[in-house]
Amino acid sequence: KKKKSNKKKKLVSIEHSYPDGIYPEGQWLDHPMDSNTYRTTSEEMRYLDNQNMAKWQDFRKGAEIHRRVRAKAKSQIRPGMTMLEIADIIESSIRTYAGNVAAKVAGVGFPTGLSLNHVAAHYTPNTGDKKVLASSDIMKVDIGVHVNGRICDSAFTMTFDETGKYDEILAAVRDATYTGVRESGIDVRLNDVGAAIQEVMESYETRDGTAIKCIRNLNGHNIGDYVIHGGKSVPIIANGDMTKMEEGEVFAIETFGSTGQGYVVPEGECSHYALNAGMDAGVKGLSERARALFSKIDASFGTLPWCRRYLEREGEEKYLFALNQLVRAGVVEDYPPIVDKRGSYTAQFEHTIILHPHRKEVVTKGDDY
Ligand SMILES: O=S(=O)(c1cccs1)N(Cc1ccc(F)cc1)Cc1ncn[nH]1
Ligand SMILES: [Mn+2]
Ligand SMILES: [Mn+2]
Ligand SMILES: [Mn+2]
Repeated sequence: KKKKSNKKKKLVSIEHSYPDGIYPEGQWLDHPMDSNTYRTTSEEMRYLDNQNMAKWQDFRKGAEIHRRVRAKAKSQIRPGMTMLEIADIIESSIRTYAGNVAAKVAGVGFPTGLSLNHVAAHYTPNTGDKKVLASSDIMKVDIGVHVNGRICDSAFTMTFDETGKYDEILAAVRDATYTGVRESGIDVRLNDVGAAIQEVMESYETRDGTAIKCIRNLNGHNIGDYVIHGGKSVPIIANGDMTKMEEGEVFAIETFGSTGQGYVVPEGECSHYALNAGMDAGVKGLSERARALFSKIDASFGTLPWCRRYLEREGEEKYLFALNQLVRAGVVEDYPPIVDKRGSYTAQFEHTIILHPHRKEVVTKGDDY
């Protein structure tokens, strides 16, 4: 009888599974605004879409990596692990599946979000962080994978509590995000997506009767090449923004539920940063150290978001003073952890969708969420 190999499956680049470079498509949905389905059946629109096939293959490759990495994360992450161990499990598997190429070519799309409890987003451990995951924690795992700057931004929420305390907020946020995905489409107004999300989220309450609120100052966003936030924000409440979603745009649809105020403020040590596009001139009057750090960041990441650990991985040391100069000059944007009130807890689900001319593709869709 063949000895059951209990060896963990060796990770290899996913190119081995797709030698022809054709990656699995996401979930296809019709655009909501096209009542007479003129888009869906249009030969011309499908032809148009084929012009960007290399770009869509990059997104689909990133999405397949994302699905495999989050499955591994769910199977390996346990209370008692340090946040640094958890981040390393996720990031080393992204890099391996992406083929261990330079950070700017393919791999980690932005810092691995591991925000806990009342912290809603933008927490990842810095070097020296001793924090340990507890069985009572509710953790937003927000994973970024990019291939040639095409960024897949998708997140889910992990809990370990077995009393069912978090069941309602998890159901509410999953339902709200799916609603946002369904309501999105070409010619849809951002306000209307927000209104639909808000209605669903606020129809839930926890088992002890606490209302579940949308975090009204958090949003989804469009995504550009190497740019995680393309300038359009998708609200999760009705906010009167009549801007429309447009053909060919890529959106991260994310919703956040909270038992707190439903409003977040920046708090604590920052880990997440990104170069602001077009700010090269801003470094002129700065110190030699700041200018050197700017060049290293630009060479390593371009405008992709990064965190202190990735900067250290690229060989930088004793950079903090120069980094703070770049932030003060507006050359580097800081994204500190954003928190609701102490004692509350928050949940998130997020998918990346592509507004093809003929149909909408939920490219990060998996059988998990
Ligand atoms: O909150 S955001 O800054 C934003 C939302 C709307 C307009 S800008 N942000 C973009 C971002 C910023 C820094 C990162 F390292 C990664 C992403 C949303 C987000 N964070 C995580 N996943 N998605
Ligand atoms: Mn995200
Ligand atoms: Mn996002
Ligand atoms: Mn700032």
